[in-house]
Parts: sequence; C-alpha cells; structure tokens
Amino acid sequence: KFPFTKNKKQQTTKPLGLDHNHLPKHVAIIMDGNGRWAKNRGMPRIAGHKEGMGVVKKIVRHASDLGVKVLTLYAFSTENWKRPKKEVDFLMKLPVEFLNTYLPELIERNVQVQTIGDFTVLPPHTQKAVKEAMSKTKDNDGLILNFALNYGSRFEMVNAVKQIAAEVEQGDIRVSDIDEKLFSRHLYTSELLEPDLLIRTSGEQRLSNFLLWQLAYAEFWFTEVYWPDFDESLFEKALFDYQNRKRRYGGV
Ligand SMILES: Cc1cc(N2CCCCCC2)n2ncc(-c3ccc(F)cc3)c2n1
Repeated sequence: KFPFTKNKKQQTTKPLGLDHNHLPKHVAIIMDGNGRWAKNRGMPRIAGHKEGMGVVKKIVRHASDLGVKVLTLYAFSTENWKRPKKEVDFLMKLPVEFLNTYLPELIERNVQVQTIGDFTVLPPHTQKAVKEAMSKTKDNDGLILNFALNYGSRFEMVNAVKQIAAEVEQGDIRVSDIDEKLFSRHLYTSELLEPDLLIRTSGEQRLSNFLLWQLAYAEFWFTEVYWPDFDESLFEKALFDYQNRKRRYGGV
C-alpha cells in the first residue's frame, strides 16, 4: 500500500535517545584540561584538579546508574611525576580525600574499586587509602571503577615482555606458547574487558601512553570541553555517538 514504508529492521533514521540496552561495556576516560580550566579563571592548577575530582564523582554515579560495566579513569600517569613537587603532593592526596568522602556511597552503589599502574611507588598514605577501598569493595559486582594510578602503557608492556621472557627462561612456557592472549594476560588489565570507548577532554587528540594495547579496537570520542566542565549530558552524548557509530558498523 505504502511503498516508502520500511519494515522495522531496515529503520534508517537515527534514534533520538540513548539505547540503554547497547551501552559500551567498558569506557576509558583521559580527564584532561584541569590545569587550563583553573588558569582561565586565574586560579592555581590544583583548584582545577580539585574541581575535576568532583566531576569524577558525578560521572561515576551516572555510569553506575546507566549500567556501564567498567569505567577506567586516567588519574595519574608516569609522566606526571615531572610536575612541580607541590602539585604532585596535592594530587597524591586526592585519592585519600575522594575515598574519605565517597567510599560509603561507592559501597552503597555496589561499585568495585580497582587500580592499574605501578602502585608500589605511590606515597604510603595514598596506597593505604586505595588498598582499603579495594579490599572493602572486592566482592561488589556492580560498576568496576578502575583508576589508572602511576600508569604508563609502554612500562606496562615492557614489564609484560620481561615476565614472559623470564617464564621462557625458567622453562614454564615455550616461545610457541606466546600469543596475543598470553600477552594480554600479563598486563595490569588482564581481568578486564577491553575498552569499547575512549573519551578524552580538552581538545587533545592523543593517547598519551594510555592503554596502547588495550585500545586497539576502541572508538575514540573527543571534546574541547575541559574535564572540570564535563558533565552527565556530555557523557551521554559520547555514549550516544558511540552507539550510532556501532549502528552504522552493524549495518551494511
Ligand atoms: C591522583 C588522582 C588525581 C585525581 N584527579 C581528579 C580528576 C581529574 C584528573 C586529575 C586529578 N583523582 N580523582 C580521583 C582520584 C582517585 C584515585 C584513586 C582512588 F582510589 C580514588 C580516587 C584521583 N587521583
């Protein structure tokens, strides 16, 4: 009767809202622009980091409410040690402050706190707070909130190569056993699904030594917005764009 009517399956119009049943399972975020945000307001850089920590709480709540499985946040890179001592000391206190104010809510929300990175060189107070949060949430099966702390992807990959070489030397494995799966199992992220979506704020379009192996098949989504100005609606826009890219991918 109406030749132009398409049956449901061939629907070509873009959906209006977020499809809560096809969210990315693992979202990774490079939370960039905190220093510039502060500078633009004539405030010290650490004010940007402080503001940025508040945005972490908002986005964690929203990801947990939406049903995202894993959220990996690039909190401190191996390169960040080159920052002024005052700034590094401030940054190393943020995990303590965040958990002191927010761990009860994370437990209530059934969130499991994890970390990736070379943990042993962090200050004792930082290690203590994060270790306590990981042990208090280890049995939670809601959102996995994974902080990249003192993380560097090349360090992680060289570390994996060293471990594998040692296993070959000890005769635990043979060179022929080495494949992508075995390599992945030697990374900090061995227990995690690979990221489906990478979000980076502040207009930079670089990976900055973050999850270089793990992001091989991820969608990248960039925004000019500085992290302290990032919010739930931008987060949903990234998820929405992800879905529509995958939808085209799903098409012919
Ligand atoms: C070093 C650092 C910096 C940090 N920033 C705030 C967010 C903007 C980016 C840099 C500054 N945030 N925000 C939350 C944490 C954190 C880490 C581990 C943990 F178990 C709980 C919270 C954090 N850690």
